[in-house]
Amino acid sequence: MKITDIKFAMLRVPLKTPFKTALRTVEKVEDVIVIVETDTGHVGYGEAPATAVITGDTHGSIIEAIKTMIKPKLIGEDIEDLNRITHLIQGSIVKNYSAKAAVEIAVYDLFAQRYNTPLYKILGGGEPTISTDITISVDYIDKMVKDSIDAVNRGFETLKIKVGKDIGVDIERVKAIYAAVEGKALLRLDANQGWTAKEAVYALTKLEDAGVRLELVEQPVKGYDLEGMKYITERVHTPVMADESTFGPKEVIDLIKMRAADIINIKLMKTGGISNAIRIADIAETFDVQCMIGCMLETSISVAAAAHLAVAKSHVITKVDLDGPSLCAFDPVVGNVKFNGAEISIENTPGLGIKEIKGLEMLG
Ligand SMILES: C[C@H](N)C(=O)N[C@@H](CCC(=O)O)C(=O)O
Ligand SMILES: [Mg+2]
Repeated sequence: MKITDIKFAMLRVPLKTPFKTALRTVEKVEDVIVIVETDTGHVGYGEAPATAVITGDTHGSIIEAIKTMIKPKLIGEDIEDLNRITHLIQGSIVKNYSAKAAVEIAVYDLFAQRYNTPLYKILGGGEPTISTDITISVDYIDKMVKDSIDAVNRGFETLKIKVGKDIGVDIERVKAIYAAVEGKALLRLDANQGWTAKEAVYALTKLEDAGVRLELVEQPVKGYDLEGMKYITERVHTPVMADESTFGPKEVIDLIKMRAADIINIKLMKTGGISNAIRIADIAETFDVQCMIGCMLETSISVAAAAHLAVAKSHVITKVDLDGPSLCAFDPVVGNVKFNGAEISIENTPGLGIKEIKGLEMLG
C-alpha cells in the first residue's frame, strides 16, 4: 500500500455555543482535512485546527508545510514502513506540529486499515469505551453556573471550567459552580496561562481553604514559565497539569525532572501526531506521572484518533478531555468512534472507520 497523493479540504462546523477561554473566543470549528491516497484505493484521513494562539499554526501554514515539506517526502512510501514514515514526517520541518499531526493521523489510519483492524488495537488494544469531560466556557458567573448544571443534566460527570481572567471573579466563578454541582461532578480548572504564579497560589489556596475540592488545575501560568509552574506545584494541594508548557517528549522530560507539574496534557496537535504522543505516554509511565488526553477545537476525525490512543494507553492516560465533537452543533463524520455525551465508544472496523465526511470543501 503505497502513498500516491495527499489532498486537502476544509471542514467548517458551527459550535453549539461560543467557546471562550482566557486566550480567545471561537464560534465555529474550521479545520484543514488531509486526505492521504494510496495505490490500493485505501484512503486515510487527518485533521488540523489552526490554533494560532497556542501552537502558532494557521490554515495557510498547515497546508503549505504539508504541500511543500511533508508531502514530497512521503509520495511512494509504503504504509507498512510506519516508523520510517513518522520519522520522515517529524524530520521534514521544525515545529508545524498540527500539520505533522494531520498527516500522521491519516498514515496511522491507513496502517490500521492495512491490517484490517481498528487503530486502538494496532496501538496495543484496550477496553474501547472512555468517558470525557465537557468544557464550561469562561463567562458571567450565572451563565457558567447554568452551563455547568446543564452539562451535569446531560450526563457529564467531569467539568473543565475555563478561568484565567480576573482572579477575584475567577474565585467566585469556581465557588458558585462548586456549590451548584457538588457531589454530582468533578471540577477541573483550565486557566489557559491567564494567571501569574502568585495569583494562582492565592486563588487555589483560597479555594482549598473554602473547602472547594478540585481534581486539578491546568496551565495556570504562561507556557514558557516553568519556574512559575514549579512555584505553584510546590505550594498548593491541587494537582497542577501542564498543557501549553509541554509540546514534545523532550519538554515533558525536562518538566518532569524539574517537578514543575504533576500531570501532562497530551494533545496530538502539540506533539505532532501519534508517534510522539506514544513516546510521551511511555515517558510519563516510566516516571509514574499521569496524563490527560486533550484536544483543540477539532471534529471527530482527529479527536477519534486521540480516542483510539487513549484507549490503548489507558493505564497512563487516565484523564480525558476529548469534548471537541460534543461542542459542535452536529457531527459531520461517520466513523468508528461514537461521541454520545460523555461516553466515547469505538466500533470494531478498520482504522478510524471513516465512511463519510459531510460538508467537505475540497481545496485545489
Ligand atoms: C476543547 C478542549 N476542551 C480545550 O479546552 N482545549 C484547549 C483549548 C483549545 C482552543 O483554544 O482551541 C485547552 O486549553 O485545553
Ligand atoms: Mg488547556
